[in-house]
Amino acid sequence: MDCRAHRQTHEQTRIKNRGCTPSKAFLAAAHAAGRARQAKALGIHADVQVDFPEVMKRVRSIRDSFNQGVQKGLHDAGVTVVCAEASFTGERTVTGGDRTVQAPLVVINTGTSSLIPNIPGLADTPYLTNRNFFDLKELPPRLLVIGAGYIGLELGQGLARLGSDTHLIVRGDRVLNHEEPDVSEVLAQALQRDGIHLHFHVNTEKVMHADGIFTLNLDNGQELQGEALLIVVGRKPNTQALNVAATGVELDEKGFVKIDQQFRTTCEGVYAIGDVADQPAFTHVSWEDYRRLKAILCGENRTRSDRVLGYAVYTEPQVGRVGMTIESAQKKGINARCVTLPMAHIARAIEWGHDLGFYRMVIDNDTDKILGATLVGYETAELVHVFLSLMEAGATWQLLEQSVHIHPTYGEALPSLARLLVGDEMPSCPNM
Ligand SMILES: Cc1cc2nc3c(=O)[nH]c(=O)nc-3n(C[C@H](O)[C@H](O)[C@H](O)COP(=O)(O)OP(=O)(O)OC[C@H]3O[C@@H](n4cnc5c(N)ncnc54)[C@H](O)[C@@H]3O)c2cc1C
Ligand SMILES: NC(=O)c1ccc[n+]([C@@H]2O[C@H](COP(=O)([O-])OP(=O)(O)OC[C@H]3O[C@@H](n4cnc5c(N)ncnc54)[C@H](O)[C@@H]3O)[C@@H](O)[C@H]2O)c1
Repeated sequence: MDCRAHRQTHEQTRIKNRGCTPSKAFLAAAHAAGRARQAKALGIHADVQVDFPEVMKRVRSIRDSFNQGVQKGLHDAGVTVVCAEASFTGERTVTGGDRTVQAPLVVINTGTSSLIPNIPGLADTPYLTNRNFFDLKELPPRLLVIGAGYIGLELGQGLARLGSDTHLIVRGDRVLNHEEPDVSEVLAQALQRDGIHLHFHVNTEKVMHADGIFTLNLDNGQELQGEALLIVVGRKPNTQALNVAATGVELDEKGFVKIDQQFRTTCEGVYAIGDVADQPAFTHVSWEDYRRLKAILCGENRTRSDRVLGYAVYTEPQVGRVGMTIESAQKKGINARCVTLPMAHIARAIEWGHDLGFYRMVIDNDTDKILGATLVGYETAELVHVFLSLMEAGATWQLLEQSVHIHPTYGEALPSLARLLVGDEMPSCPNM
């Protein structure tokens, strides 16, 4: 039996997806509104009317149709789905609701949930997380967001583009602090263009909620108010309810399930995959963990590390990332260097009026192999796959340098980026 699919669908029959699918359907509407407004730079003046209930109805209907598709697939495959919170009650023995199952093979794949900061007053308020965000029926006129990582930026920019007056509370000195500093700078500029207020170097000291209004007291003396408060300060593993000690599974100091290179936990026959095992927290990683574990269990010699992983942030502009940054490569002692091509040197970007962003590639000077890429710009979540495939194939940067890409495209800028390594000048548009 496919244990992973069994568990995941059991939850989905009871609750809804709260991550990629609804957020990306939601952002489709938000970015349509944002692009329509930004078209004024092209001489197009659109009067944008947002029907928020209709936007969210569509989001929920896409989410429901995805859920139904998964449920049908499991039903057709003869999988029994148990809708209950599961916990271990013995070695490789799981109890959920009124069912107890003992199996030679158990896969833990329980993901993460929102981390809730310990801010006085917060716990008693109807704040939003990704759990209830997609159930919103009305557009909050004012939105307060605590946390400026992946979720804060995507959902914060999304609601701002749909019309909420949005404040982003940033603890440190930059948004998206897991990325390179110039990525953060571009994103901050983009968010400000959308009218988002960024508050850097601040902490929230107190939260109050009265008459439908949240009031935040910041440690710089400022007070902010809004009809909605979104808490997005990171994730914690869903291991509290699991009682993994009953099966001899160890957790790390943050509560994630400890695994080895083959997804084995500390209990024989029990494996863990996805976010709960502290794998990079992305859906494609969780799915690939599952495929990989299946291959390992069928006797293939695979590990959880022998793969190139990419990801994207679906703000506008997007961030498409794969492999190492120059900093991470140098920290590993690799003789690495990087080249960067700003948007202003890309003909397609000028034609389309996209001025924010850059393309960057990191290479190994000793082997000429491509080590990583950071692409910030229009739909770079798509374009970054060029690097992903080159890296998966173990290609050198010269292969990209010699490639002839179609003019005028964003893709055409990738060989131009590689040609910076042979001393070519920055392309001066429009003659790339
Ligand atoms: C708002 C948001 C947007 C995101 N956008 C993207 C994106 O665009 N692209 C991307 O790649 N990733 C995205 N992610 C991350 C992605 O959703 C996760 O990395 C991915 O879902 C992890 O998959 P998983 O299988 O490990 O766990 P999950 O998808 O979290 O599934 C775990 C399931 O186990 C259930 N569960 C937990 N405990 C128990 C228990 N004791 N018994 C039974 N069931 C239990 C949970 O309820 C849940 O249904 C996003 C996340 C969020 C929150
Ligand atoms: N496009 C995607 O693939 C996508 C989208 C959303 C989420 N995700 C996944 O979900 C994970 C979780 O996302 P996230 O945004 O919750 O976490 P995150 O770690 O990306 O961001 C959390 C941010 O909150 C800040 N923070 C922490 N405590 C704070 C506090 N008390 N006050 C103010 N700020 C505080 C952190 O410094 C950080 O910048 C991501 O790591 C990512 O892997 C992926």
